[in-house]
Amino acid sequence: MPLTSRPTEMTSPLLWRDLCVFDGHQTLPEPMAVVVADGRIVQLTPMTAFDASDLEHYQDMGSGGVMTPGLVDCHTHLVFGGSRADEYEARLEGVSYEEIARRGGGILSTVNATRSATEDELYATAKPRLEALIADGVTTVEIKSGYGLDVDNELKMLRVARRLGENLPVRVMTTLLGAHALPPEYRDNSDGYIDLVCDEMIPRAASEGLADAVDVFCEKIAFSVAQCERVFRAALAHGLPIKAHAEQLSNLGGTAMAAGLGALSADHIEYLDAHGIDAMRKAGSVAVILPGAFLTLRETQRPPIAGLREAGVPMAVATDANPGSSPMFMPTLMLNLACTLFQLTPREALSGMTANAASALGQPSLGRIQEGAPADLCVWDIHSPAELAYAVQPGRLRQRIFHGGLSA
Ligand SMILES: N=CN[C@@H](CCC(=O)O)C(=O)O
Ligand SMILES: [Zn+2]
Repeated sequence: MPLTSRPTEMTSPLLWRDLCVFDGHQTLPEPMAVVVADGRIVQLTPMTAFDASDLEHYQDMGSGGVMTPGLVDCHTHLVFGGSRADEYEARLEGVSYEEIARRGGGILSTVNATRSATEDELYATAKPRLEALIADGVTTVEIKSGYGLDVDNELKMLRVARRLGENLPVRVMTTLLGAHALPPEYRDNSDGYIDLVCDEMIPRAASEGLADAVDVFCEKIAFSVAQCERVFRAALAHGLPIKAHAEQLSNLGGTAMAAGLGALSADHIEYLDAHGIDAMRKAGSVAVILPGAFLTLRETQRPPIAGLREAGVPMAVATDANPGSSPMFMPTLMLNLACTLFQLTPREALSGMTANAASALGQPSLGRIQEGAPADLCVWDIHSPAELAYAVQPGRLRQRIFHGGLSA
């Protein structure tokens, strides 16, 4: 599928007819016409009420198929050096993810490879990963740092992420994840490393405009609730929204703390309890479900989907694309896994990769098909939106519209 680096220039409005439209929350009850102009959706009209002669001139983009918002992958670690295939093999032989981390492997092995890579090398290896997401319908992607773990290397990762967004037809939101793991230089001084994150990394990332949000890994093998709270307070003081990797491997209470500070999202949350769910509900935080990591780590504890649903906590679904716990670069596969492994409905899964994922990034105008919204759209060769989650089948993306222009 050819990709242009910039959306195709279009002067006349673009018209699609007879579409089944999933608007980010639900499938609209009747076939629709959609008109896009100047990068926005300007008309969303039932076919029964649509009259093309009202348009002075337009470009006919075809009819039939399913239109969804462009997919939003709200949790990735796409920029990294090296590979962790050896660790994958060790895990298959019975060594746990935590044990590998304690031995200095896992995230820290990617840190070594990322630190020794140049910006150009990181860009060159991340680009095909991002192109794979784009080819599967992604129009907005979040990319975290977290494999640099010192000021220069964390900022290097964020610069690579920004450059990807400048050169490829996709919106990139960047997240500083300095508090991802304890780097070897701070082995006996975890609080000292948190000082570095709060006093140097966050101020630099904020003043250089490199981060759109700040994330932490709140876990026994990473940082405590108190340490993560310090990071969040520093982020908020610099005007950056916050999100957390929390309750992935144990129930430490990081989600409730993050929600109490107004976190956009808490991610993973396999071990989330009723108190954490209630905190998310009160804060309006999004629960980001990451079935790729659950599958790859062969976890057994599932996120509390029924409790989240009952509480009305919005759920998002993302790839968590990374070299260790989720080497997966196919968003539509995650729709399937969210349903098959966690019993989300296909509608919930698709909302989770459109409207709710955009909310998890603090971008509520994205991931929705409504008049006035940015025209980031996908047209799929399928009969119903549920088919996107039902079948794991590349090649169904007929058209991908980024910022109002055809780019796939
Ligand atoms: N949980 C922590 N961080 C990443 C894993 C990163 C890695 O293993 O390299 C995640 O989202 O799964
Ligand atoms: Zn992650």
